[in-house]
Amino acid sequence: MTTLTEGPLPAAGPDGVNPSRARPAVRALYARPALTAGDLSAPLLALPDGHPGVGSLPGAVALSDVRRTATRWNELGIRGIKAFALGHDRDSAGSAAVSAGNLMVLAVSAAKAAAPDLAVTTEVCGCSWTSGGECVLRTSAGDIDLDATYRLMGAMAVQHAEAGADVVSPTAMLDGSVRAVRAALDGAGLRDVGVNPNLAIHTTLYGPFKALMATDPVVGHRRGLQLEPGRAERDTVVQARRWIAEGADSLTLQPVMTAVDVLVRLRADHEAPLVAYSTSGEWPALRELGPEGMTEYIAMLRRAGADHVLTFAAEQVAVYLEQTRG
Ligand SMILES: NCc1[nH]cc(CCC(=O)O)c1CC(=O)O
Ligand SMILES: [Zn+2]
Repeated sequence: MTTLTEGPLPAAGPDGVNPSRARPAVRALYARPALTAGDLSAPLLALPDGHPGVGSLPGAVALSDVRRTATRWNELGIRGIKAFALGHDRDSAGSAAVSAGNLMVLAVSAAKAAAPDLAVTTEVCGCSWTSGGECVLRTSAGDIDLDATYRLMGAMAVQHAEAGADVVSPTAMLDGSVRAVRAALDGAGLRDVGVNPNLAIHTTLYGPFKALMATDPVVGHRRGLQLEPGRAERDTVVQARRWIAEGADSLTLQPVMTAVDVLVRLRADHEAPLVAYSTSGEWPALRELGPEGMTEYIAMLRRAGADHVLTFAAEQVAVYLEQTRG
């Protein structure tokens, strides 16, 4: 008796049958939509009106354009934005981060007013607001001032949530910061606001963001507060466990173009919603690929395990998906 493994391979059918037996109805039966606009969020980099950086990245918009931008994204089916604001009135304590009516608060309220259904996540970090461009606050001796940093992050989270943010995203990778932010939100009665900390790997792929938002530290670098790329596939999993233990509801991995292996490891280790952030330095490469190539890349991130993708390509991909919907 011949079995399939012993004998000659069965001949291909007349139309080269196999990729799932080629009948259109059957292909459609098993196909999964690789990507929809609802899988996407867009970064919103809020700048003061008249700032020369407006338009230098998709989503780098003047405050007076936030409403229009949020409306357009919402109409395209994009589900969320992550809001960052260009810092102003910087000082050593990062005080303007919690000043009434700062650029972040104005941007969040404008986005929410224009598109209440768009989920707004905000960056909670000191680097836009400290004179040294550091994510954390320091004592006069130069050590990280943990209590002051936790207090600042907690106060920022509450202020963003009161302006309408649905989720806040502590970015400094400082142990204890997620717990501090969760406690501050709960203390203010904001229990339904989520905490989505970053898992940030040290990379050159933050370059355009740092240049535009002036978040590069004036002295030194950010290495101690970001994961070392050479160990990222292990350290990210360890850090993710800590964030979840501290009360994180979901996680963001950044960047992803050079960390897809990490994304796969994280997915295998955690059930928490996982956002893949294709950061600013990925954008020039994606722009080269064009809308179809960008869409393939973003679809790959979903297959690799991301529940949601935050990307500067969100608008172009959403437009492409709308145009090619079959
Ligand atoms: N903590 C600040 C921050 N928040 C987001 C990014 C990068 C985002 C991007 O490149 O799109 C950075 C990088 C940094 O300043 O180190
Ligand atoms: Zn920062």
